Amino acid sequence: MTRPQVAKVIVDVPVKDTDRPFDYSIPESMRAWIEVGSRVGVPFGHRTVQGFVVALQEEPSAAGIRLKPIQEVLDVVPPLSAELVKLAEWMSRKYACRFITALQAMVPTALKGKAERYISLGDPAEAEEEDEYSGTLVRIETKQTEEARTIMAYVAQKGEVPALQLSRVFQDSAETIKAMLRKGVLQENQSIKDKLQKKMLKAVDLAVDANEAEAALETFPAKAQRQREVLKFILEMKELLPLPLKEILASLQVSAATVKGLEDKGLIAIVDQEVFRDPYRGRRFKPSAPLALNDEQQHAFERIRGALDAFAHDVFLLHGVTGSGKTEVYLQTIQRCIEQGRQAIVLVPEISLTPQMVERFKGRFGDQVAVMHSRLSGGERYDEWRKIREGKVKVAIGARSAVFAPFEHIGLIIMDEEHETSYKQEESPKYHARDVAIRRAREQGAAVILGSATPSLESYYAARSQADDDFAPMLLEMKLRALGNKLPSVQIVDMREELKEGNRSMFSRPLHRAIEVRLERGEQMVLLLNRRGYSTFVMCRSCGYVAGCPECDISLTYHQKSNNLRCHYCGYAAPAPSVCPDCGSEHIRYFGTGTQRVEEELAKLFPGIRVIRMDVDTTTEKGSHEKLLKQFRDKKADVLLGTQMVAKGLDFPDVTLVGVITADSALNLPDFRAGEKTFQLLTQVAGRAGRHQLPGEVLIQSYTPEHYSIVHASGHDYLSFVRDELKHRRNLHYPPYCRLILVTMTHEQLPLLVRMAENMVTALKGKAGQRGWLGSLDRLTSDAFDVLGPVASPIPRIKNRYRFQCMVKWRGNIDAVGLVREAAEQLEETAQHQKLQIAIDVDPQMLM
Ligand SMILES: Nc1ncnc2c1ncn2[C@@H]1O[C@H](COP(=O)(O)OP(=O)(O)OP(=O)(O)O)[C@@H](O)[C@H]1O
Ligand SMILES: [Zn+2]
Ligand SMILES: [Zn+2]
Repeated sequence: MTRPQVAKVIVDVPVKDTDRPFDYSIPESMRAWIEVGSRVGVPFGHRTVQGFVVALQEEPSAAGIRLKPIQEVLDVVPPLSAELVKLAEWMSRKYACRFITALQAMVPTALKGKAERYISLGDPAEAEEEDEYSGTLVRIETKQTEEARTIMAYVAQKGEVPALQLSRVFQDSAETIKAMLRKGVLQENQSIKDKLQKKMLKAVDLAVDANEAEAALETFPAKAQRQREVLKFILEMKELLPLPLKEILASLQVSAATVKGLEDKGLIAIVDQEVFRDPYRGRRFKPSAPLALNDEQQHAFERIRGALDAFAHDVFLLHGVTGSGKTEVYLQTIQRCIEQGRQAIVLVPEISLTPQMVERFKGRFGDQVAVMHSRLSGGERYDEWRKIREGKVKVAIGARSAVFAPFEHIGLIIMDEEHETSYKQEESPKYHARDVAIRRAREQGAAVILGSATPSLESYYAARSQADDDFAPMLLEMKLRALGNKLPSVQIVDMREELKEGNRSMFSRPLHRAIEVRLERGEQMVLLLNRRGYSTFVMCRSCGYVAGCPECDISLTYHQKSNNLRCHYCGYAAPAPSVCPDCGSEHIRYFGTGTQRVEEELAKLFPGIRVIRMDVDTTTEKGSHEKLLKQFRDKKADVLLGTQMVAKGLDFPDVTLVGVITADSALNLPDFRAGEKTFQLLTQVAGRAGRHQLPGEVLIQSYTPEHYSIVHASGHDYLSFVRDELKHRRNLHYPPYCRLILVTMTHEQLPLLVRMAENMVTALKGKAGQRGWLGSLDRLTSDAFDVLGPVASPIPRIKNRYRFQCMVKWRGNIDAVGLVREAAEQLEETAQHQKLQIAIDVDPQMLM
């Protein structure tokens, strides 16, 4: 067999001219190891850089060319498959990003560094399993060849062999080693260092009981203020003890010596805490059997099963009201997919936010499920990824990037809560997991389910109009709740009236009363603070001074735990002032309705009320989210208070009241989706009430109760909302009536930036004109292209760089992305020495 001699490699060098494959020759000794998707080290200029093989060629393109040779192969088993490489290429075109950036996005972080990996003998139990495709005992056969026995003996004797060493020693046995790894006879591990060290972590616990520690707080000398702060913090977090030491150091920005000082005083103990590699190991999940489907579920299930059985690439939009039992439909279709010998990917908005979801899948499919959790350590994530690649699991659940799960026979991709904006990545590659899922499914002949109680307008419109060849999902509706109960009644409370009547509290009288009633009855409540658009900033009440970041045009956010001010964009931090830096007044304080303030207010109004607060501050630690939810489920609290994260996917039987503190805080953001997001959030949170036996009640407090988003959310009326919202979108030329490309340009010098931004717009219009695309969007013709701007971005300066943007609106069968990319590259060429940066965001979700 002749093996390819030339590899086309995409190198990891961040210069524009490198965004194309370079040819390298493959040394004889490496030929068996290199495949499309291999990661290699290649000479580039005067150094060695990393790259990915994206194609192989028998011989050099032209005779007589001397190619530089590949220097090393970095993995025994290529981290990417040919299918993923192709997908990355598609992404780079679709999202105008570099090919290498798209490739890197698919590889687990653990594989990116130079960390060495080791090979040891696989778990014998796993290695004996039957191969399900051929039905034979392939793994055992593999063991029986002479070659395999020699390799096993070698590995057994050494215990663990560096992967690359093994590949050098058994240079000619590439196929066998790769087969042995696939079959689990051998296994690849992260570095030994990772395995040994990651297991222990320093954590802090109280050494005395909490009362004693409280008492000690009083007696701290003035010079031990930092220690006092630390102890106070530990006491505040006592439910979560032991706390990782690192986290205390990071949140309070204190030194380890400070914490050590407390240990010397005998108040706390620094202990070694074990960290599990498999975060779910040892956890038992209640096994669940398939439920008998109701009519609506059955209908949806049958349609999807039909697609699976036909191996058809069909996309379904499963629009089911909150509590309609979408999850059960997912579970049973996955079951079908597994029976076919295929694999399934389940995407959820942010895995750490839905521990209940993980439980449902683990309960049904047990060890066949891999969880790709953003809070896992690099090593843990690598373990899960490897289980997928090696076919040890059949289902992968994870957030956005799980769409790249390295399965080879995908039958089904499910995207739950498909309307969530977190499916769009905000850094390059700025991809949307929905588009990538559909593309991948198409290539593999897999079905796709997009599920939501509040589908994004784009998806819903595409399903209704069936106008787009690439994206025309079939609509499946579930209008009733699975357990037969009604959607909760929703009441809107006009907060302006409350103010007129002299109620200045953040709780209206109806909400106040409703909380009282629940406390009397011993029922549970969820309170939502819509914090989008809010921040806790510091303002002087005497002169109006607002503390802002010196490098970004944005106000600083107050962090109570560390009593400092921080910039969300650049990380700048400063101590919170006690007097106004402008006028010297002492009336300077932090503003904004943070969850902490709601918590304080609750404690004041309802003495003895038990509140679990869930927000970014209380959920930084791994597993804390899960812990808090469990406490709530175990009835350790009356109220679950939180931001957006309490709105999604939770299913608690005894929640009978949902209160929204302020519904409209996000309506005024400069974002054409503000109405849609508000509607979705309110509908989702209202869906948390009365899901089981007890009826639910929802109170929404608002300063603009007549807004259609709020009115329709209160009526659970998705269709009316869509009708009104589509009218707006059509009038203002926004998606789904056109598509957007946001081009943001940044530079340190404002006048130069403005000139460049103007050049950009001129170039875009010129190019579009030449192609005959330029036309008003008003005419609802198929092809249209228009450019708005340039204007200063909503955040006009970040890290001392000014920001200008222009917005392309387009429609039809034209390569708008290619045109924008072309214009940007030309401008960058002329402006390279001037340090202009251009970011292209295709189908942007954030317009800031
Ligand atoms: N066929 C069924 N028979 C009995 N109970 C069911 C059935 N289907 C679903 N359920 C139950 O109904 C409840 C709601 O289902 P589920 O949480 O899946 O709804 P959902 O559509 O995902 O809602 P949301 O969008 O609010 O997350 C769950 O407690 C679930 O166990
Ligand atoms: Zn002042
Ligand atoms: Zn800043």
